[in-house]
Order: sequence, then C-alpha cells, then structure tokens
Amino acid sequence: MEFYLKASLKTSADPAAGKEEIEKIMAEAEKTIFAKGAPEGEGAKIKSWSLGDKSIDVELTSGRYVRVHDAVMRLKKALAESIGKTHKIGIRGVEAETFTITVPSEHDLKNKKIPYVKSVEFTDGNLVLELEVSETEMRNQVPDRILTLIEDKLEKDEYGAKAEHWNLLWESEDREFHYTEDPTEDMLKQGWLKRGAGRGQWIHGSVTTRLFRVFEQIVVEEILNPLGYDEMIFPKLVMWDIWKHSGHAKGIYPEIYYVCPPKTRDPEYWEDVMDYYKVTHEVPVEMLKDKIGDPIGGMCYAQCPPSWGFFQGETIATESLPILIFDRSGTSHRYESGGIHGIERVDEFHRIELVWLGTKEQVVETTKLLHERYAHIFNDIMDLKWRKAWVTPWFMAQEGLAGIAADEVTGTTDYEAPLPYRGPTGEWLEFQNVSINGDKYPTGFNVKSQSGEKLWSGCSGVGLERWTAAFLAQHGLDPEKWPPEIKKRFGKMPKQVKFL
Ligand SMILES: Nc1ncnc2c1ncn2[C@@H]1O[C@H](COS(=O)(=O)NC(=O)[C@@H](N)CO)[C@@H](O)[C@H]1O
Ligand SMILES: [Zn+2]
Repeated sequence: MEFYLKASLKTSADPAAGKEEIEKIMAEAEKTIFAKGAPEGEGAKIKSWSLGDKSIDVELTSGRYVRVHDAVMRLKKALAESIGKTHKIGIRGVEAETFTITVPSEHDLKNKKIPYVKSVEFTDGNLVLELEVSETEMRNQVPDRILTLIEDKLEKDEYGAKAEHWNLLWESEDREFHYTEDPTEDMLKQGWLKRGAGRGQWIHGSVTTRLFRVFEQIVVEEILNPLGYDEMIFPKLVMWDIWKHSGHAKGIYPEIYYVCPPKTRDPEYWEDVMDYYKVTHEVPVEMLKDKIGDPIGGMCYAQCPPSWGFFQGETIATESLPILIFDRSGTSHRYESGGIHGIERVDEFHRIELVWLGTKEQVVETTKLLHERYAHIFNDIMDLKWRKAWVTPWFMAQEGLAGIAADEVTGTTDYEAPLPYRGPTGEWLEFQNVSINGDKYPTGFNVKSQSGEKLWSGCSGVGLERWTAAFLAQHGLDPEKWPPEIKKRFGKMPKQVKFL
C-alpha cells in the first residue's frame, strides 16, 4: 500500500533566498519530522523537491505511517518556521497536484463514484486511486477515510459479503413436535390476523395481540421487574444525526423506510394535490415528489440508537450505574428481502428493546443475568426447543461489515428456534438476541462516567412476531396444547370477529 503526493507549497516571495535552510530541512526530514510516530524507517520519504519562483515543490511517498498528507503539513510547518523567521517568506498554502493511493487487490472496484476520487485504475494486482483534494481535505483526513473505505470493501469481499459468523454456544434437548403446520397459514385460516395494506405488514386481531401481550408480560415479570429495568420511550422517527453517531449511516440505506416532511403546511400549497385526488381518486405521487422535503431520516430500525440522545454528552454519576432500561413504545421498520415470509420476517415489527450501560464488569454481569433469565423462560415457561450462537455483532452486520468483533467479550448471541414446518433441515429462526456492544455507543455518543472509566453497553431485542412464530410453530394454535404457564396467562380465548 502506497501514498504518493506531488505538492506545491505556495510562498509569499521567491524562496531562493531561503535555499540553505530549505536544503537543511529537506535533508533531515526523513529522520526528524517524517519519522515521528512511525516505526523505524517507516515514515514518509522525499522523492524529490525543487524551488519554483513562488513555490517549494515536493514529491512525497509513504506507507500507512506518517502519510503524505500529514507529512506535507509537517513540512509546511517546519519550512514556515524557518524561512519565515530568517527571510520573512511565508507559506500561503499547499496545493496537491497529484495524489494517488495504491492498494494491492485481486479485482477492480464495483463502485468508482467515491467523493474526492478522480479515477480508479485496476492494473497488475493494484487499485490505483487518483484523488482530487485540497489542503482542507488533507487536514480533515479524507484520504485516510478513503483508504479505510477501500480496505473495508476488500476485507468484506475476503469474508464473502454475507459471510455471517456463527458458533454454537448451547442447545436445549430435543422435543417431540406434535404440530408441523405453518402457523401463519393456520392463523390466516382462523382469522387471527390479516395482511396489512403495506409490504410485510400485518393487522393483528384479538388473539395474536393477546399472545404478544402474554409474551411481553412474561418479559416484564421474569426479567425486567426482577432485574430492575425501568421503562423509557425511545423516539421512533430516527434522524440522520442519530444514525451518524450509531454508525448506521455507514450501511443502512438499502433497508430503511425513509421519512420526508412536507415542504410547507400551507393548505394552498397542497390544493392542486387534493383537487387532483378528488377528481381522479388517484394519489398524484409524482406531484408529491417535489412538494416534500429531503428525507430527514427514517423509521425506527435498530430501536436502541435514539435512546442514546438521552445520555449524549453527559457524565453519569457512579451511583446511577448500571443503567438498565427498556422500550416497547412502537414499531420497527425494515425494507426486508422480497417474498412472503409469514410473520417471522415482516417489514413492520414489534420489539421490546433492552439497553444496559455501565462499566465493562457491570455490562458483562448484566448480560450473564439476562442469559439466565431468558433460558428460564424458554425452558420452563415456553417449553421451546432452542439454541444460542455467537455471531457477527449486529452492529457490524448493520454497518455492512462481516467477521467478529476485536475482543472475545464484545459481540452478539443469537437465539434461534427450529420451525417444525420447515422440516428437519429447515433454517432455524433467530427470534431474539443479546449483545455486548463494547464501548461503541458511549464513545459514539460521547457519554462519560464519573470515575472516568470507559463505559460499555449492551442491548437485547425481543421480537414479538418472532417469539410468536417460534412458539406457535412448535406448539400449534390450540391453547389446550400450550404449556400450562402460557395457557394460564392467555386465559379464555378472546371473542373473534365472525366474517360471513
Ligand atoms: N424483519 C423482522 N421481522 C421481525 N422481527 C425482526 C425483524 N428484524 C429483526 N427482528 C427482531 O429484532 C431482533 C433484533 O434485531 S437485530 O437487528 O438482530 N438487532 C438489533 O437491531 C439490536 N438493536 C437489538 O434489537 C431480532 O432478533 C428479531 O427478533
Ligand atoms: Zn439494540
């Protein structure tokens, strides 16, 4: 990997007068200003330099230490101090004439439209990127972000785009399944629910709603109350700024439902749209496009990110840690893959999101307690066949990254259940997860602790559609056949609407 920069340092006067000082600085640079912060001999190098009548022209190369754009700023500073004092020659600015980054790669880039990248050439095992950057971009680490972007792409290709990491942690004993139908088909037949007007959207009748609430109540009574979680209400319309801090802005675009505000509330502005509808009974979507503003963000996707707005920029008192909160105040929306998935994969879903925040020890301890409580629910109350696996952390997957986290503590545990109707080799359903997110969110949202110790956090998403899908797929739709605890909590079958 190589950085190359041909730059011209614009001077306020002919630099020839300072030739001696300039020569000295150039001669020593690789041992002094270009060496600081780099392992022995791995700093920036001067390929050539010369004096113009109002500039000092230089060619620099570097590896990943003391990169050429940092090196040229150090050179500018050293030169300005020296010839500025002795000859009153100022350095006006740095102009990058040629800036290239060369990265070894097996193949070309698919997307070549990268900000500040003029061209991408794939020649004999290398990607050669030609950048078009000013001093501002060089100071703002734009070349570094471009290199990171390329290396992430190459790494992801190495892992294989969707190479999800999966390591079995635990599996409950096998159970006999007396029911092997597709519960969604059965529920439709029995009128428990109906498809909504939207893609992957359902309208839940009294029975599935009751079942959601039974599962929710179990989470409240078996986990949230005993472990001391307090309920909060997290925003459900998420602004770009939140997703910038949470990292979602790196890779969430294919799956979010975008939200745009009207350009104005003035009814006159909308009169033509209303008239159009009243006459044609069609919504003039084309007309709407230029009457609504740019997307301000999207519908709730991961559910926990907006909670961080509550802690952002704050220092938390030791007595308040660990913070244990949960939200169940609204829906999450994802533009999921096409095709009909029944209720196990929908575009609009209902989740209880638990978030915990504290020192690393507190977060690890809290996570352990959670795993124990969940096991108790799935083994002793829901009588499920299930397993849990160590997987690519959800926040990496949602930033389009693959692999596993740096340390063995940070990461996501997926809880999965077999759906008998999919057959013995059918894919198991991820029905919830528990994650230790390391210091990602406290750092991302600049949350500090009174003790100064790094804050860690974790989160767990309980998907009510998923719990219901797993439970009904294994136990069927007849409450008489449900585990006693569920049957008791469910009570008498609620009355249902009779359609003729
Ligand atoms: N399309 C979907 N339909 C139904 N439930 C879903 C869908 N996507 C996610 N969920 C539920 O939400 C849970 C967590 O989603 S996640 O993306 O894996 N993880 C996160 O977003 C974390 N913030 C924890 O919620 C999943 O385990 C599942 O129970
Ligand atoms: Zn979360």
